Amino acid sequence: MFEKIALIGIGLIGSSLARVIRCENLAGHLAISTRSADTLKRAEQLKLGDSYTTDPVEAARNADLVIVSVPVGASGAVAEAIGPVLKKGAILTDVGSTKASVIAQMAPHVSQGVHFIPGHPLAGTEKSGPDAGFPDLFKNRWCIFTPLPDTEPAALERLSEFWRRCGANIDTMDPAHHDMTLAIVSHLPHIIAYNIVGTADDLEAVTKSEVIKYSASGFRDFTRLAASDPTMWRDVCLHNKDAILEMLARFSEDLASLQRAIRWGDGDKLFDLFTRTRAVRRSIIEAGQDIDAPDFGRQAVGSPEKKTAE
Ligand SMILES: NC(=O)C1=CN([C@@H]2O[C@H](COP(=O)(O)OP(=O)(O)OC[C@H]3O[C@@H](n4cnc5c(N)ncnc54)[C@H](O)[C@@H]3O)[C@@H](O)[C@H]2O)C=CC1
Ligand SMILES: O=C(O)C(=O)Cc1ccc(O)cc1
Repeated sequence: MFEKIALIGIGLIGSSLARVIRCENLAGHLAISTRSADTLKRAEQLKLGDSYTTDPVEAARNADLVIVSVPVGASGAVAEAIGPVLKKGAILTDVGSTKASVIAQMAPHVSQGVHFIPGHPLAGTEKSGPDAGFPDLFKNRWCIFTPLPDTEPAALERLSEFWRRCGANIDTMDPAHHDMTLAIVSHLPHIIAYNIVGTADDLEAVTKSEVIKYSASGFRDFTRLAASDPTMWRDVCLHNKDAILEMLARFSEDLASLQRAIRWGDGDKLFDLFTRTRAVRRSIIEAGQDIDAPDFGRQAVGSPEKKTAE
């Protein structure tokens, strides 16, 4: 599809792209660049690309497609470095979990004639680094683009076709809408997981061994999310601050209402909420959406039987 693709950043997402690009034969030449020499060496050992360099400028030079897959807080510095060497007609994209901040950081460094199309594949795991990637990561997952007002439709279609060949389904939206939506469905769940695991860890006397002992239960699902990359999630929190704070405020209000229902023994209120949320999960399964959790969809999701609180 592209004569030369440059991947800047070769962690979970970059290395998954490298693997699917190879499997699907999407590039004549795949140039890999990453900041750390050790990570680059590992990428070379894994034979993820055709050329390897710690200099992003060298990788991006003459590339037809450049994909930036670094923590969102580093995207501005990468764009500043490679901006001047990007060739006319090249597509520059990213995979960052936040979009308004990435656009603000990268757009000023993109010259006329280069197609900058911000993107975000809604696919990942709690793992990081070049060993963590796999070619099927994007299969049947969404890849959302947040095009700028002057994005050329032909360039957007070319990038969409690339992601379709990687297995993804495409959607486009406004960056602010993306950031608000992702704040509730992705960023908050991670923040809640970091918080609950941190709280449990603080209760040292009771937990240290118990966390492990009882981790086969629901708590284990939180520990998976809470094991996600600290640099990546620090950057997500700092770069989607407003939307996350808005969603946290709503969440806290609803939590206070739940707390009140428990305090006052309002069983009907608890039952109604839990019934509504169970239906949400059922509708996701019925829509045929795959979910990361290993046991997702395997449990029987039956109709709740209304019982009065005892
Ligand atoms: N991990 C996930 O589940 C998902 C992550 N994303 C986004 O993808 C991007 C990359 O995430 P992962 O691949 O998971 O991270 P990762 O930690 O596995 O890999 C990050 C890569 O960026 C490089 N890097 C780190 N700091 C850098 C800097 N200052 N300058 C240049 N390169 C630097 C690292 O050497 C590494 O190659 C992030 O923006 C993240 O928000 C998007 C979807 C899912
Ligand atoms: O590991 C999980 O459950 C995830 O939710 C992965 C993920 C993390 C960040 C994203 O921007 C998109 C997907």
